[in-house]
Amino acid sequence: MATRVRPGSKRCAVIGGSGFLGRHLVEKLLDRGYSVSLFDIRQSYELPGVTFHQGDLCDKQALLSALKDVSLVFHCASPAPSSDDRLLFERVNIQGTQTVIQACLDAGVQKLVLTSSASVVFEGTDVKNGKEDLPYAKKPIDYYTQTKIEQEKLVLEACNKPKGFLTVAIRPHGIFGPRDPQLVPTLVDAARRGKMKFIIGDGTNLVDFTYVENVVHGHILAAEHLRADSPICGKPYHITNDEPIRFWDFMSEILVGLGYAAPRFHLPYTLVYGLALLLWLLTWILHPFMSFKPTFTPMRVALAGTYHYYSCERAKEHLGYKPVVSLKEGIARTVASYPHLRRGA
Ligand SMILES: NC(=O)C1=CN([C@@H]2O[C@H](COP(=O)(O)OP(=O)(O)OC[C@H]3O[C@@H](n4cnc5c(N)ncnc54)[C@H](OP(=O)(O)O)[C@@H]3O)[C@@H](O)[C@H]2O)C=CC1
Ligand SMILES: CC(C)=CCC[C@@H](C)[C@H]1CC[C@H]2C3=C(CC[C@]12C)[C@@]1(C)CCC(=O)C[C@@H]1CC3
Repeated sequence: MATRVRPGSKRCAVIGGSGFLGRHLVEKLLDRGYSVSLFDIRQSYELPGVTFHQGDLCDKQALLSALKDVSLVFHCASPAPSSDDRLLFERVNIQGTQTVIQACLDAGVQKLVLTSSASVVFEGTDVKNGKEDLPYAKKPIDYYTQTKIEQEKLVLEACNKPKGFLTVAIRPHGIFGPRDPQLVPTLVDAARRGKMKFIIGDGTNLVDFTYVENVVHGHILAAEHLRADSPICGKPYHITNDEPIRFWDFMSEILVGLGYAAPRFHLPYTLVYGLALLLWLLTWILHPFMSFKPTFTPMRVALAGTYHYYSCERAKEHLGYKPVVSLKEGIARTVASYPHLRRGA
């Protein structure tokens, strides 16, 4: 039987703490007086107040040493969506999350905050002001999303007040900010290869992009509101910037900020989606002989050509959430943080 860690203890663990979101979360937790046990498959930095544990989250023994004396766990580890590796997603996001839950129960952890994704309800067609009561996608757009759905269900169903184990899921969308290895680098790489001249569709589709510090703020609010008498136990919460923007305006602001031209010419959505599907099929057929990663995957085209923005009213009401950094400021800070990706650098 696990010994319960003293409630209110300011020692927490961040699984996936070496990653983009994880590191921003760790830094904010330290600012707020927490000490952090960081668990990740790789180490990317060192900080006073952080104890690093290297391991795979599918390994319960390795997790248990990181969860010693910890009352609160943030789980924000996942393979990158671009890996498109079904077996890896299933192993880490599904079986690995079961292992995380079991390790938390064995170690006497009281609160588990999962980083889920608003994409768990996205099927490649428009979502406008989507609320948390939308059903999970029946046809998720990729393996990443499919396993994020299973992962969220596992964590929310594990919430057990009599056992003193409380869980909550944060669903961010389109996280961006300094040190993001995905959005800005992919965009700049495409621009440098002359692939960012075109707007997919009519360019009016609104989307959420969420500055990383707002996502961190949502996670910490959720952790601090997670008590047996609170309505948030076992529930998911959208966390966004609450400022939907046209997908192509956002991309253009980043590109122009870094010295590249904004996309100008329009291409029909269905044509580009069809071509992306064909290319995906070709790479799948040819993958035993050659490895090739297309920039315009069906998932990216669907995200670039449809509406997908979400209501964060529930987070405002239950968590007192309000974005702490505006979209304009978030874009300016992000652009300033990538001097090495500027045109000509
Ligand atoms: N970025 C976004 O726009 C969004 C992200 N999310 C979610 O937010 C979370 C964080 O994403 P983000 O910071 O962008 O991702 P990152 O890839 O930057 O961070 C994830 C971290 O988890 C590590 N990791 C992967 N597999 C394992 C494993 N088996 N055991 C231990 N650690 C592992 C990664 O290591 P390595 O790099 O070596 O794989 C990495 O350090 C994820 O759960 C993601 O699904 C949700 C919505 C939007
Ligand atoms: C069309 C094109 C080449 C755009 C370049 C930017 C893209 C790499 C990003 C635009 C929207 C982003 C996004 C994610 C990853 C990066 C983008 C596709 C996620 C899939 C990351 C993980 C999630 O949970 C959902 C995100 C939605 C938005």
